[in-house]
Amino acid sequence: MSRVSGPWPPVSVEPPAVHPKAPSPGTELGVHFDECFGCGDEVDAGLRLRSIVGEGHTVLSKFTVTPAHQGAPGLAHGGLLACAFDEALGSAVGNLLRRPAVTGKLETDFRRPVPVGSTLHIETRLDGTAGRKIYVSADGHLDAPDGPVAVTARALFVAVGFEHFTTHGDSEALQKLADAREKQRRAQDGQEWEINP
Ligand SMILES: CCCCCCCC/C=C\CCCCCCCC(=O)SCCNC(=O)CCNC(=O)[C@H](O)C(C)(C)COP(=O)(O)OP(=O)(O)OC[C@H]1O[C@@H](n2cnc3c(N)ncnc32)[C@H](O)[C@@H]1OP(=O)(O)O
Repeated sequence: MSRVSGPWPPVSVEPPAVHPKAPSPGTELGVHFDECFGCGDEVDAGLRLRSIVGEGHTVLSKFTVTPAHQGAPGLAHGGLLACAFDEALGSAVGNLLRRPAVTGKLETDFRRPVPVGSTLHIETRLDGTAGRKIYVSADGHLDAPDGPVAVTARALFVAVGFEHFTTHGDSEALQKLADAREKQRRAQDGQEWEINP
């Protein structure tokens, strides 16, 4: 079987419509949900991926492999590496396009082993959109932003309505999350208190 996948994106696309309020290059992107396995602080064995916005519609993410992430002794599990890419790619879609979307397809190429203790530097690009389909790809460099490429990924995210999460997920927890975000947004805007709550 050939290592080379088909053309990317696989269909003709429009340039990504980056949201006018998307965070600017250099902005640190916070945890989107404390209990998220990819970025949350409340998941003991989670990946705790951290991201900042890069230049030219990119997101730069970092993830350090711990013993909790092993497959073979001393080496990262491939499925966990795929998870790190899902998070990094999803963060680029969510933060730059500000459109709710879910992963439809995720393809990973594992090119070099990733040892425990190493840090993967993931650079994600928005490649384009076709209707609800959002194409993104990423390279994961070992131990430095310009280190050897250990893993690459390509994904299709599909834009969904917010009801995707309320219908299929935990709507009460979502409401709490939305309230906390709104409070944070108001605090950032200097309007901590509602006049008419
Ligand atoms: C207001 C926002 C503000 C944001 C602020 C920033 C906050 C931070 C943001 C974010 C950080 C997030 C980081 C998290 C990252 C992790 C993400 C995940 O892991 S998501 C969980 C795993 N994924 C699922 O659970 C999906 C399960 N699948 C589904 O629900 C459906 O299959 C879905 C929605 C993907 C599609 O279903 P349909 O019925 O809505 O639509 P149909 O018509 O089937 O597909 C639409 C188009 O996409 C193509 N498509 C769909 N799946 C495909 C596939 N696997 N391969 C190829 N094409 C596919 C179809 O062929 C169709 O294309 P044609 O429009 O006809 O050209």
